[in-house]
Amino acid sequence: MFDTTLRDGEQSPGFTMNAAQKILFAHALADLGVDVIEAGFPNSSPADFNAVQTIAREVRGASIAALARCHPADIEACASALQHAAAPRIHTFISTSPLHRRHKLNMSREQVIEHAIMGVTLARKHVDDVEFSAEDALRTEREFLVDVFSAAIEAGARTLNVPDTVGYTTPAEIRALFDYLRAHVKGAEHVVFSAHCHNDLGLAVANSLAAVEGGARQVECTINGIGERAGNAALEELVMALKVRRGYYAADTRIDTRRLLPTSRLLSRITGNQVQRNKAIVGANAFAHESGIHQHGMLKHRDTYEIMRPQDVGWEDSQLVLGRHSGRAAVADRLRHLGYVLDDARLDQVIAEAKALTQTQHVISDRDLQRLVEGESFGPGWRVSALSLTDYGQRTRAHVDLSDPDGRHVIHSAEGEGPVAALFAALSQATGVDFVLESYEVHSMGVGADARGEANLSARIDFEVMTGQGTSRDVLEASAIAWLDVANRVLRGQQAQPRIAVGA
Ligand SMILES: CC(=O)SCCNC(=O)CCNC(=O)[C@H](O)C(C)(C)COP(=O)(O)OP(=O)(O)OC[C@H]1O[C@@H](n2cnc3c(N)ncnc32)[C@H](O)[C@@H]1OP(=O)(O)O
Ligand SMILES: CC(C)C(=O)C(=O)O
Ligand SMILES: [Mg+2]
Repeated sequence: MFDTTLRDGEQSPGFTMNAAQKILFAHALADLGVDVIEAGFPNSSPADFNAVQTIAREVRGASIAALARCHPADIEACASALQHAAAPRIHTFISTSPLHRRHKLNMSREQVIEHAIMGVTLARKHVDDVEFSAEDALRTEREFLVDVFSAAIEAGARTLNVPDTVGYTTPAEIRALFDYLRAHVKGAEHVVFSAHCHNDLGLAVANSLAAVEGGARQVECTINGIGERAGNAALEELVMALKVRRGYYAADTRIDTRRLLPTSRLLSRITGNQVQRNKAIVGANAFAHESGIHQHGMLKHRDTYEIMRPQDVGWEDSQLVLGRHSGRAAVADRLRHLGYVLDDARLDQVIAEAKALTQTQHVISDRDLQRLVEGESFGPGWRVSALSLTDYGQRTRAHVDLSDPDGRHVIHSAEGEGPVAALFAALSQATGVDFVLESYEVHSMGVGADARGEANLSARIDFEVMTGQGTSRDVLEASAIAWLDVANRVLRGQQAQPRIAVGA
């Protein structure tokens, strides 16, 4: 597993990291058990040089690679930055496709080969472990690729990387290319072939796995699939595909899969980019089930709807979320866990009331169920009457005017770094409710001046994830409504609750 989160991932818009963040994440990658960490492109900036240098000095347990064009200054910068690495690798590349040769490099085939030989030879003067990449390999003439790779091996490359730079290939095509290269490149038996797939057509993981079938023994990938444009192959997906389908692929990794979720979360925190709910392995829904038929199956035997154990990738457990699509089996099971054994008629009634509740909230919590069974009413909760913000340079003060569940006015103000932090601090202090946000997103609904803002946030309280939603013309008011949506449910007495026990 060659991880390029800190190079291909970091070079894409919205994912830039400072040196301290890169170093922190490099340690996390080593703990995860990747074989190679591509730490950066030292000649691109002094900051990247320093980050690569510190990672090379500090991080052990993985080879540390740095990227260079087939250009002496780039290669010298790599050598210098990697000087203190226990296992340094210089990764040098040049484009080989006719498009790139003509329009980007303005080089003939012969000149590309000369540059490749120069780059690899110079890199080998500094380190033993040299990787050569043929950029845009999947749009390169096959016989020319054979010539370039054969020359790179002769010059001393140990790893030959075949990048699908623009995410253009298909699984069958890349597999056939790997078969062809391994059969025709001179010295192929002495090197490791590597795949580096981009996700422009959503095929990066499928193509990388097909390359493994074609004999690739290194895959280049990133945590959460970040990378240029639509990203690179996602490490967590590749690793789990190889593990779950171990009998099918003749390959495995030494990744500590239980660290996949924490590593993904660390990257989200560092870069400020959450993964989407339905992201494989690490998305919030990856092991969550709401629909009745699936919940019924899970309760009978978890393999009916899960192909891996959530604990194996770092989750605490699966989640059976009660909502509009849930059925009798899941509600009855949850009630049993809460200590209620209801006769059929009463169960039907509670299910009907729970479904009615989903017209105003997405998820039915244990506390909601308890209140339905015990016949308590759902009060109005806290409401926003007015809010305003005052900026003081870096800090903002939020003033909130709320009505409490008994209809009394509560006025409060608090400071924070920016309007959202100040607003949430004021709401927390006014209501006495505190929780850590897992995600917070604001979207525009509709277009133009009439558009309304919709805020969605989720908070984890003990093992329960609560989601809140608010809409308003004013996105901050929408955010306040969403925050109070969660707070009202917390205040209705939702506390730590047992996770659902699912079938064996
Ligand atoms: C597919 C990939 O992910 S490739 C890696 C992408 N990563 C980066 O680009 C890292 C950040 N880049 C940078 O900081 C800068 O682009 C630098 C320092 C690398 C180069 O900066 P500059 O010298 O200003 O060049 P600029 O970026 O404008 O153009 C790239 C030059 O490299 C040449 N080049 C591109 N790839 C290669 C290569 N593999 N080998 C040799 N030359 C190359 C181009 O032809 C162009 O040359 P020209 O200036 O003579 O026309
Ligand atoms: C530098 C190479 C390996 C690359 O990132 C690509 O071609 O996508
Ligand atoms: Mg790339």
